[in-house]
This record gives sequence, structure tokens and C-alpha cells, in this order.
Amino acid sequence: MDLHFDWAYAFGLFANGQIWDAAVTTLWLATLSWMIAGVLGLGLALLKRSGLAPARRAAGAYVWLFRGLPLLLLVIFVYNAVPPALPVTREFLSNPFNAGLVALVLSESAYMAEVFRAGLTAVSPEQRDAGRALGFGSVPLHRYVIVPQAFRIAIPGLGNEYVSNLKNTSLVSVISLVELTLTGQRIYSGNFLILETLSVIGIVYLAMVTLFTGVQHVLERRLDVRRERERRPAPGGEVPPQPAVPAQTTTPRERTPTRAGRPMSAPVVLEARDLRKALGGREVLAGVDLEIRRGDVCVIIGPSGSGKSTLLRCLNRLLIADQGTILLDDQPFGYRPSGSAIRPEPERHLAERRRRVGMVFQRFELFPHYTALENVVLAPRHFGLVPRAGAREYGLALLRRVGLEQHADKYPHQLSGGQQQRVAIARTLAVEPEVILLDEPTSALDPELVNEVLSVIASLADEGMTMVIVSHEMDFARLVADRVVFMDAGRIIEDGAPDQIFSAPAHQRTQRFLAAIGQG
Ligand SMILES: Nc1ncnc2c1ncn2[C@@H]1O[C@H](COP(=O)(O)OP(=O)(O)OP(=O)(O)O)[C@@H](O)[C@H]1O
Repeated sequence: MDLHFDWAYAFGLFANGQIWDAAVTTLWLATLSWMIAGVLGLGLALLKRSGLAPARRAAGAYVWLFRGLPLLLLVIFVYNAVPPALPVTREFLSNPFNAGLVALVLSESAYMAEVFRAGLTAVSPEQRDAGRALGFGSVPLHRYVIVPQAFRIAIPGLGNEYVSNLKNTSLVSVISLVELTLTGQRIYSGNFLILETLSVIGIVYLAMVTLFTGVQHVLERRLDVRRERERRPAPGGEVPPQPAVPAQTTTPRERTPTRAGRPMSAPVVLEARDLRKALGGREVLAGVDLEIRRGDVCVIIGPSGSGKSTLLRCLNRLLIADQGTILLDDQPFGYRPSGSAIRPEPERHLAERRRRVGMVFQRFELFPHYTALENVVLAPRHFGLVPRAGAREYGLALLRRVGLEQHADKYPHQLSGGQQQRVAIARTLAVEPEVILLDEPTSALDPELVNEVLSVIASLADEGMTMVIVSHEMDFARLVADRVVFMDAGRIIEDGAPDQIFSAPAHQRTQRFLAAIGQG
């Protein structure tokens, strides 16, 4: 068969105004529906992960229904069946563009919900804990920490959705919306130059997809702080290297073991009573009592799996103990009286008070999409501890305290592990906690970076900061601690001055542990 392609006609079609009008309609319909569906999809994804079972079920039912129904059927239904059933929609839905928009949004939002859900799930639980430890409740936690990270992860999936949505607009031609496909049909039904017309229509679709792909590419690059920064050196990158720790800071090695302990008269600031917690069917905390006095530096040591980290997480209520209570300044912390018993307080009431007990994590958990300075000022800005105009100065002063002022505008990935941990300490200090919990703050660091972090912690101890530190750094514990607490199998076995614990442990289990790690 002789295939004739009328090139002149095909090129001439590019000057056909009908095609460009239809392209604008198609693009507008696809973009508007995709944007509305994006907002709805994010809302649905958040509802699907919410703690409220009815909200979860409703969102799940929505996704099940609108992902399951063919779009063509939805378009016809919205245009023909909804207006008679709901007269108030008659005027709006009598316009094929509006009816198509509604159908596309219904269908597309169900898909987008799953794309966003994948992004939300990919944000690590440790990032959530870091936000919660700063005192963020659910809304600020999602706004500052989770959604921005989830959005970055979801971009490729959202881009795919845009492209499939753009092509799906052709189905709206079934209710006579004059979009690209219908325009093509109308043109070739008059002259039968099907191949030429469809080729031009196809090229216009491809041009639109190419345009969008370019926009997506630019957006991805903009939001990828790693890429952005590789091309553009961060401010502060060219300054001469500065000392790892502030000049006034003492290094642990230089300190003399004169930290004689706080007077026993200092008020108790944080207290755990009979804490019990089971995890994975095993009793991890088996009745822990601990008193922390204002200004105490309490170092918790013990074998792996003895429950040290679990105890810390229970102390600031990132983890809810099964039994027992926590008192902060003699007031129940995260518990409230309920009849004769006291019960855990709901997260929404507890969130903001949690910042009074700050936490530094083993793996730093800086927010990767913010600079060091932004990490530090995020929470104080949110809680109104510092005015907008003074926020930068406030953050810089804190970074200066940990020796990192000149790295303020770098992103976490541009800092060494030790520097990241020092920023994390500054971030914790920024919300003015009464007590700081440090969970193995140096165990994720290369040996040569350990000292710079320990030095910062030592300087905080000198300033009188109350700290509870889980550490495997025994030399550091000897020098910086007022008290050393030895834990084993979910219990506190021994609690005393560093000299006593390290030189004359009273309990055989402590002796065995110290001997095993070469400290006996
Ligand atoms: N989410 C969890 N589910 C089940 N078991 C858990 C969970 N978290 C911790 N555990 C277990 O609880 C025990 C105590 O863990 P924890 O992290 O508190 O110990 P640790 O003394 O801090 O240990 P390490 O020094 O190795 O960090 C371990 O046996 C651990 O496997």
C-alpha cells in the first residue's frame, strides 16, 4: 500500500489556531487538576497516617474508590449523573471543562495520595523524634520536618502523575470538551488526513511533556541541597579553618577531675520512679528509679542492650513507659491524674513541654534540608523565643558556642560528623532546655572527631548545664561526670561518684563489666 504523507499540510497545521487553543485548554486542565489533586492527595496521605482511625478509614475508602473507577466512567458520571442528583452543582458542572476538572481531580488525588504516602513513609522515624524532641507537635513537625522531606522524595512520582494526567485529559473529549484529541478528530473528519493530523497532535503533546519535564528537572535541582551546593560553594567554605572547639572550651584531656559533684541540696529537676518498659515482648526497663539534680552531669554506662537508650527516650517521653512516672520540677511530666491513678498525657498536650528536656541523638539527626543556622533557629523561631529580626544573631551566638559560627550557612552534608553533632547540640540549646539527654553522642563518629564533641559537652558541664549522658567513653565519664550510673538488664545496679564506680565498684556485675572493657 502506498503511504502518502502530506508534509505541507502537516506543517501548515502548526499555524492552525484551533490546535493551539485546544493545547492551552489541555494544559490548563491538566495543570489545574494536578495542582488541586496534589493538595488533596497530600491531605489524604496525611489522613491515612493519622492516629484517628475514622480519618484513616475515610481516606482509605476514598483512595480505594477513585483509584478503582475508570476515569472515563467518572467523567461521564460527573457530567451526566451528578447535576440531576445535586441541583446545586448543575450550573458549574454543565460546563465540560469544570466536569472534566472534577473527574480528573477525584481520580488523580487518589493516585497522588499514594505517591505522597510513599514519601511520608520514607522520612525516618529518627527525624520525627528529633522534631518531637524540640517540642514540635504534629502540625509544626509535619510543616518543618516531614512534609518538606517527603515532598522532595515524591517529586519523581508527582512528575509521572502530571504526565499521565496530561494524557488523561483526552478522555474528557467524551463530554465534548474541545481539548487536543477532539480538535484533531474534528479536523481529520473533514479532510481524512488522519496520519498528518494525529502526528501534529502527538508532537504538541510531546512538546507539553518536554516543557513539564524541564520544569520538573529545575525544581528537583533547586530542592536538592546536595546538588545545588556542589555547584555553588557554601558561604563560609572559603574561610580559613577554625579551631574545632571554642577557645574558652576545656578539652576533656585537660580537665582535672575536680568536678566534685553538685551539692546534694540542689533541687531535683528530673525524676523517674519505677519505670518499666517492655519492647518486643522483653522487659527492657525493669523498674528504674533515677533522680537528676539541677546541674548534675550524670553518665549512664552499661552493656549493650541493658536499656540505657530506652531509659533516655522514656525520660523525655519520646517513648511512653508501660509503668512508672516522670517528674519534671516535681510536676508529672507527660502524665496527669485520672481518678486515683495517673495516666500518660496525650501527645498534643505534651509536645511543647517536651522541649524542656532536650535530646541529642547518636546519629545527630540534623534536618538535611536546612542549613546549620536554620536547624538551630527553627524551633526558637517557631516558639517565639526570639524575634525574626534577631534570629540570625541568636543562632550565630549558639553556633559560636560550639565553635561553628563560620559554618552557619552550610548544609548538614557539608559538615563532618563531629561538626554535625556540635550543630545538633546548639540546636538543642536553642530552646533553652532545663535538662539535656545525650544518647551516645560520639559513638557514630570517627575516633579523631570524638574529642571535639566531648569538649563541647565538657564546656556545657562547666557552665552548669544539667545533662544525662549515655556513653561508652569511660575516660570522659571519669572526668566530666558528677555521677556514674551503671545499668544492666533494665535495672540500675549502681549509682555513685565516678571515682567510686571506676575504682571501687560495689557490685560484682559492675566489676565484671569494667573488667571486660579494660577499666577494672
Ligand atoms: N523498638 C524495639 N522493639 C523491640 N526491641 C527493642 C526495641 N528497641 C530496643 N529494643 C531492645 O531493647 C533492649 C534495650 O535497648 P537499648 O537500645 O535501650 O539498649 P542500650 O543499653 O542503649 O544498648 P546499646 O548500648 O547497644 O545502644 C535491646 O535488647 C534492644 O534490642
